[in-house]
Amino acid sequence: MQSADSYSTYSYLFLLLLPLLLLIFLRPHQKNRNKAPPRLPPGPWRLPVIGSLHHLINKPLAHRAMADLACRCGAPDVMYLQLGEVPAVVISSREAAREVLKAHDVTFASRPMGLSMRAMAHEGLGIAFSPYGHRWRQLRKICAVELLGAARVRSLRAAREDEAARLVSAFAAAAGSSESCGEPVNVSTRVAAFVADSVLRAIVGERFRRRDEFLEVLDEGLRSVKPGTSLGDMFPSSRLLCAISSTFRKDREFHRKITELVNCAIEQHQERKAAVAGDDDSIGDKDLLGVLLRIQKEGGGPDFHLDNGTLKAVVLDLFGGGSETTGTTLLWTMSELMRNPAVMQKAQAEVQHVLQGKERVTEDDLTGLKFLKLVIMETLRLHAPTPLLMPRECTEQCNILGFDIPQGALVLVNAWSMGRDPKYWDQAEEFKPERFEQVDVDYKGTYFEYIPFGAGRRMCPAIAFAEANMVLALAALLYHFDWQLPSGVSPSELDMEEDMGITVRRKRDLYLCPTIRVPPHVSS
Ligand code: HEM
Repeated sequence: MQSADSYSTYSYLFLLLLPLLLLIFLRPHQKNRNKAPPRLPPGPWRLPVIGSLHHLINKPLAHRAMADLACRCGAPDVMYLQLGEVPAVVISSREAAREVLKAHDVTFASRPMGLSMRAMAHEGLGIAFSPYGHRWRQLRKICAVELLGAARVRSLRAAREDEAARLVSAFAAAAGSSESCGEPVNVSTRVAAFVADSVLRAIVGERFRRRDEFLEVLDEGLRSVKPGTSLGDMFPSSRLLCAISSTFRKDREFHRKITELVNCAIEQHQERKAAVAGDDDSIGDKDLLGVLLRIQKEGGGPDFHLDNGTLKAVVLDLFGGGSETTGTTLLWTMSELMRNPAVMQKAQAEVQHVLQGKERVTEDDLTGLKFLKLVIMETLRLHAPTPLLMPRECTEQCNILGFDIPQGALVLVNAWSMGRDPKYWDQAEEFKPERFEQVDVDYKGTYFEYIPFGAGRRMCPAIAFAEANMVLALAALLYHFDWQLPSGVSPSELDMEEDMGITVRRKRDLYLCPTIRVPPHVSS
């Protein structure tokens, strides 16, 4: 009896405590259930393991493929993709770009350090790949104040003008007379050589003796290196995939070769300095390597030492970042001008008017070339050389226009699709430089529908440097020559196919027939 009683007492107690027990046991579970799952941005359907990769396979022009996907899956602002193991978001509207690059700038101020980025940066991290923080801030300051600021760009003017004159001579040697149109000339190789010489001269202080090799390595690298697209980038936890990734090996090989050339550039600079000035440091500040070596000697900055690995990585950023972007833009500009003869005529008329019979184009003449600058702006709208900017990383979960962006997500901003979005631009696909006369827009990172140089803390620090080279070269080409397409090619048929590597450049070289309009000055 007693035991039956106690049984019923225990049962009674148990029944009484049951709700409490349930509450205790289920609470953590309940808590998880109450927590709303993250509201990811819309995106295309995903498969197990590979996520969204099947939507991008066989679509090498990622900026176009992503714009198309964003449109098809109803993600006009932010799209979610799962690239293997890596969460990624693609930003395609001005509003979303403003949120990422301005309102939450710090959260998105780092670059993802995937497998290929590590391969490209193995000697040490320069400006472009450094994680956001004290080290990057010190490097950026050096870049903005010492290397690429307006005063420094001005101080490199003589070398630029000399290289522009050589570019003109190279075309003049191959040009036809005013009576007969000459043979088609490879504009791509000559423009690439001009930009490389101008940038390398700014860095080394004189023409780099291994310039041809530099151009070869750069060309080969730009065709084969596609950062962020190796299997190892998409499945970072798989050692096997990382080990067998051929893209990774190519990235590494490219990096090895280009680093060897950087070492050679530093040696050449040191030899020259020793020959010209012995130990006199003042000569150093005439070129970018000299500036960097002086800063290294002075110690770097607060809590920061510019060690050799970092110095080389910075030179590499200038080496690689400087030439390809500028050259690509110049070639797209010439291509668009050939496809739009009325615009070419207007730009040439302005150049002829401003230069008025001079023998040589100098930078004194460039301030008056307002329309020419709009031509370059319009080219950058349609052909941003880095159409997805440079990748950013979301360093803590963040809400963008009502969507949760997971921590660690790769963030790509589609500057190319915004540049062509009819929401922002009338006749968006047309090449009409005049549009910038009517709208108050520039590319300094405040008009988020137009950001070929990026925006926010990590935007390109070299706008002045790039502009100086582009405007000078273009003015010289339009002043000294008339340009025709090879016979049988009409403007609308000009090949404009793109090739994606580190930049989006012309797939095939541009061939044009120059005839001399104003004979260039030949120095005795
Ligand atoms: C038409 C010419 C150029 C274009 C369109 C261009 C575009 C860009 C873009 C889109 C970025 C990434 C911005 C972002 O993440 O928001 C960038 C970064 C960078 N660019 Fe340029 N660039 C050009 C020329 C140059 C030149 C001539 C140099 C050097 C001589 C250069 C050096 C750099 C560096 C060092 C960074 C990394 C900045 C950082 O991460 O803090 N760029 N550029």
